[in-house]
Amino acid sequence: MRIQSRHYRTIWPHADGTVEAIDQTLLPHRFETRRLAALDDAVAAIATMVVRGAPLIGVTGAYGLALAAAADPADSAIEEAHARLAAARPTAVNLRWALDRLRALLLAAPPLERRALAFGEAAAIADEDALACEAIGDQGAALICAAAAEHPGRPVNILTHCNAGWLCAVDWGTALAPIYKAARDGVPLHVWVDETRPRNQGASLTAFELGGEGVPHTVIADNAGGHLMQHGLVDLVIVGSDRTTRRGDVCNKIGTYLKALAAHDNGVPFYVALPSSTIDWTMRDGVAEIPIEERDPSEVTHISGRAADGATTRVQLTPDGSPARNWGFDVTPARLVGALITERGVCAASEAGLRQLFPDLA
Ligand SMILES: CSC[C@H]1O[C@H](OP(=O)(O)O)[C@H](O)[C@@H]1O
Repeated sequence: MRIQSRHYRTIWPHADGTVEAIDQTLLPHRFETRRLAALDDAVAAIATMVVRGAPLIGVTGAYGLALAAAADPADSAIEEAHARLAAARPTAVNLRWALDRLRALLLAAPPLERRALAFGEAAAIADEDALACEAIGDQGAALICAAAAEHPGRPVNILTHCNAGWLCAVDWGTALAPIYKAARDGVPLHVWVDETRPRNQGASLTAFELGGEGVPHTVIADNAGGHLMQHGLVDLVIVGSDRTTRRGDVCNKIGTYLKALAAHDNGVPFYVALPSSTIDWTMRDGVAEIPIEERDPSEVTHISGRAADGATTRVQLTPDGSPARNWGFDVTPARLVGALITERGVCAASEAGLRQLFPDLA
């Protein structure tokens, strides 16, 4: 997608064997990139959320394993790198999915061929992700067009949570891809952007993306969505997913479940957009089975932003000594999900719905 008229992906390899990625911890106030030259760099980039979003951490994990294989192609080094990368963030299944795919390929090949194979496969995963997200955009844009037809004469109001735009993937994104496609097709729309405490991916990243693409949007406090729905100001909700179980339970950024409850209570369609790499076919009950990442409490007790002098400043919100907890994700049960938007089509959030679209993967 575009930044100052130039097309960027979120991550790309260089001929010198390093990988470059947009540093998302600095957005929206500074656009900088970071070089990943070794396994340690990739692990740190994922853990500290320099790169984030389920599809993107999968691709970064794949490049991380490639960097490890370049340094040492032995089986033991690949296994160790796989374990370290997989542990960097536990909830989004794309990370393990990509790592498992690469490990299987590499361990079946002679060590001398592993470096080239690994970079090739990581690039293939990146390209597949960009294509899948663009297809999600086409599938989901049809839903937005349908909503526009129901409300002629005014923009379609869409609420989204966190950042499931092109920054969460390689390009296009998941939940925002249908919005970009519909906007480019001339559908009048407006996006309510949940700020998404505690890391504020909505206020910082989604607003940055939508502004860059010229999509009308308004940032709202996380707790405003229910109020807006009660007053008819939300036509549909689209969010992303970090792991979707085979029966359609959806794990996404903390706070998503509350939006789904409010949407259900107000008859607002609640859609989840995801590539098939986000489906965990081994799990059924998301609440019982999905590991929920708990991050450092300082992300709750402190907040960063741009001060009047332009410098990035971090301030404390809570009283000294108040304990805090920081769960990163929650699970929305399938019964609250109106439909899943995937690269192969839109389906019910159910095992039957997913199996029908993905008989080869189920
Ligand atoms: C499709 S993943 C986008 C997704 O990423 C978020 O998590 P994080 O910023 O912590 O990586 C969140 O769950 C979003 O919906």
